[in-house]
Amino acid sequence: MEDLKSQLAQVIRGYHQKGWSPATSTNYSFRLPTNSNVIVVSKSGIDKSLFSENDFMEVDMQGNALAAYEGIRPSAETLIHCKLYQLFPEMMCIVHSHSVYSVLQSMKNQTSVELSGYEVLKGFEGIKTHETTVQVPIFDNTQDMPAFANVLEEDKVRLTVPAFIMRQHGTYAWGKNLFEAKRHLETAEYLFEVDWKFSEKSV
Ligand SMILES: CSCCC(=O)C(=O)COP(=O)(O)O
Ligand SMILES: [Zn+2]
Repeated sequence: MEDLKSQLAQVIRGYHQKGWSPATSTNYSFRLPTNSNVIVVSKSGIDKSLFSENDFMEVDMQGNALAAYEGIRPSAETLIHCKLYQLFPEMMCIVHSHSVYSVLQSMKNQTSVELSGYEVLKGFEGIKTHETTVQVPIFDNTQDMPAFANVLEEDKVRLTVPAFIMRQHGTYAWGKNLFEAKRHLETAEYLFEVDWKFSEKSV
């Protein structure tokens, strides 16, 4: 587990360098390989440029802390992680970004981002050719995490790729391990950026 913490912490610091986690934003988690009912999630309010293996804590599948951590809370968005693990039981790792292009894409007054023809679509598990179209769903942002978790459950059918956008907020992506979750987030973010820049040029 210490290895996983340290690998994910390194990824988090790298994402901060990319500008994906300004102002303490974003959160991350993985499930214990030895007990998948235990979620190791980032603590709330941590500066991601300094994130270390000590900045995680353990919660159960309902988001309750498994030990007394005085004055320290799990991520405010922990219930999103809990719901995704519940909806996709094989998934073991979740990553989140607050990237500029995710937010820009979400402001088009659409309920999904349509991505078509890009080679990097193959970064999403199961996609074997660029000759395809995917819809990355956009859900309205809210501070009401139980309500948002319900939306995810009700709209599970829209989660056809392992990523979604929270409007004017950021991207969530997940995978069977850190490598896959990372690949999915990077796939989504790259595609949001290239698609946004192409649309800008063609208007
Ligand atoms: C200034 S960040 C606002 C909250 C947020 O969207 C986020 O990703 C970070 O919340 P956390 O409680 O995980 O620090
Ligand atoms: Zn967030």
